[in-house]
Amino acid sequence: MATVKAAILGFGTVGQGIYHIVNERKEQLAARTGAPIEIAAILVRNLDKPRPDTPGVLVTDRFEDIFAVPGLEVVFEAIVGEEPAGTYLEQAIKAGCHVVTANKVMYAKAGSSLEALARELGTGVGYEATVAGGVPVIKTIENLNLANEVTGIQGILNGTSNFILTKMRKEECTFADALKEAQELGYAEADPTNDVSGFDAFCKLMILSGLAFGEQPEWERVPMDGIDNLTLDEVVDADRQGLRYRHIADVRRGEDGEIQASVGPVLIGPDHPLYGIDGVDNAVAIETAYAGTLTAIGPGAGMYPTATVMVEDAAVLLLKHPFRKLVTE
Ligand SMILES: NC(=O)C1=CN([C@@H]2O[C@H](COP(=O)(O)OP(=O)(O)OC[C@H]3O[C@@H](n4cnc5c(N)ncnc54)[C@H](OP(=O)(O)O)[C@@H]3O)[C@@H](O)[C@H]2O)C=CC1
Ligand SMILES: N[C@@H](CC=O)C(=O)O
Repeated sequence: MATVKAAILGFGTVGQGIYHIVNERKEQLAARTGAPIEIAAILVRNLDKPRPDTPGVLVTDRFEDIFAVPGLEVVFEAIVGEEPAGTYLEQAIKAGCHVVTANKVMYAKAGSSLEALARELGTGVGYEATVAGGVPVIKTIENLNLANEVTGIQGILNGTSNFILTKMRKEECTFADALKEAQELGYAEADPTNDVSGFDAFCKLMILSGLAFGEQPEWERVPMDGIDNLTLDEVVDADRQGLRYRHIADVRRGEDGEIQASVGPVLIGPDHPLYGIDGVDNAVAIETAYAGTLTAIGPGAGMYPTATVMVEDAAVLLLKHPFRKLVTE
């Protein structure tokens, strides 16, 4: 049977989720897109790490091996950091592949050039998973900007920070214990600095700004703070007064036409729309010209919520672009 050949770059929390969903949903994907997707190759950094079995799949630590797969059509990217991820995706697009990524640190910087390259070469880029995990905020904003207009976005964009703040408030758990649990659950990055310093939410906000307003503010001018300076006493005291700390990212075009953005913890009361968002959930409130404020809420991190939107992205790209490389064995 003819199949769409795909590769996964990175086989940690997200990469493994993609592998499971593509296999568990093989028939459904084939029925919807016209051909089954087959994971043909997986790129990792350390071949000696114990991993789940992936029978018949090439597992390699050499990026060149990925392109040796005949008829490779989709590259899922779930590795960490700006490079080599950006270069890998550029090469994948140049090789005629659709690319789907969850890597917001890379995409906040390289997204617009990757999209331009893909447009020029007739392939597609999917990046729903770069912002708010399983919450379909990218598709929503893309659609809204066709006829409506997004005027502002405010949200909780880091699942780990929200999870930690919730555990501190509800269980009087220490920051360190809550972070450890977020790592065990696959929410936090392997190096959680970006989660707790605010940089992860910042990168997501920059991606949203580019999508909603066609530009990002100058990065150095955006005030950015994380939850790493909040103490357990501050969180618990606030709760006793009926207030909650939320890590909030906000972007909008100011009256002077400039993009205004900020990222940091904010103390809010029960009348604030983000007051009730607990645990690993993210919430994105999108202010629009014609439909008021639309708020999407759901899991902002984790294996399956993230992987499922990546597989959806791939299916959408395969539907949009006629199959060019179906491989029959
Ligand atoms: N976890 C989550 O909930 C979410 C994560 N993301 C993003 O998805 C990406 C993956 O996250 P996650 O799965 O949690 O991360 P993990 O740390 O669990 O996995 C990362 C994987 O990438 C591999 N890797 C890292 N660097 C390289 C490299 N240079 N070459 C080849 N392989 C490499 C690692 O290999 P090895 O195993 O050999 O070390 C590992 O398999 C990140 O960009 C993250 O920000 C986005 C949304 C949610
Ligand atoms: N570490 C991130 C994962 C998803 O982007 C988070 O906690 O939000």
